[in-house]
Amino acid sequence: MATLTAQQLVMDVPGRPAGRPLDLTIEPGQRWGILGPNGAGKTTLLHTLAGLRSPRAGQVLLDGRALPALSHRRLARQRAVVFQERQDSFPATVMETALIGRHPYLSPWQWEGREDHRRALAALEALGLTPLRDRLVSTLSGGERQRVALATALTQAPSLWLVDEPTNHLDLHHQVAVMALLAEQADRGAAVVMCLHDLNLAARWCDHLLLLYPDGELCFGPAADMLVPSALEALYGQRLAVGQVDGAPVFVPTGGLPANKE
Ligand SMILES: Nc1ncnc2c1ncn2[C@@H]1O[C@H](COP(=O)(O)OP(=O)(O)OP(=O)(O)O)[C@@H](O)[C@H]1O
Repeated sequence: MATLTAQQLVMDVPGRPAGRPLDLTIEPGQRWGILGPNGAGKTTLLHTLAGLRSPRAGQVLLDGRALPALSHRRLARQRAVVFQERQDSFPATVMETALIGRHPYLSPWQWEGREDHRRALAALEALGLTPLRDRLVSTLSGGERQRVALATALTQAPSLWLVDEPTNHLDLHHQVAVMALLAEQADRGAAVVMCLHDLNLAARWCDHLLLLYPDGELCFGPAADMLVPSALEALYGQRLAVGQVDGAPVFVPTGGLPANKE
């Protein structure tokens, strides 16, 4: 279990004045979505929450302790970060890559054991990657690589998931499968935070949302309170038609500008 807290946090977006300080607690079992237009700072916020970027002010705490005070090993076990872009710096198979998720649990020079392999294989199976286990990652398609990154995080068994656009490159079937997998992780007690561009996935799969505006303004809360069409239209500068499918709101962009821009 992990609780992530942002205290008076001001992220450092280069060349931009400081936005409103963020005071936020992400509890075990919650599924948070970060929404906003391109360049609003979603990735910067996610990386700041992960401890990969220093904030301009304030701090981030994991279970009450400031991130810089935690050991690298503890952080590497507890929190997984799935990046939007990735580079393969050395040739590795899908299985070898998934096993990297076990490295925080091994001592230096220790080989992965039977249990590590079992976990990696289970993660590959969960992401539909078993047939690709011996392929070099560099030969995979964009969607396959995205699933390998998620499988590596799953192998890590983190209590905190920080995922940048989890459905990037994925077809509709795999989008739903990945969102269901993240929801299952939350049901098991993990805290999940994801940057999303797809409002409909956010509406269906997130229980909390943070809306990030390009000027650094933000608002957050339970998803039902945030999915207000006028607020979302202002966020994206885009007129939206709203419907309802299976009890979840559905947003469709229409041609027009939002009402406040006409
Ligand atoms: N190293 C950097 N140097 C200069 N500007 C940067 C740097 N990193 C990020 N930025 C700028 O900070 C702003 C926020 O970037 P960020 O990647 O957090 O946005 P985002 O909301 O995740 O965008 P997208 O939806 O396009 O992924 C952008 O305007 C970006 O160009």
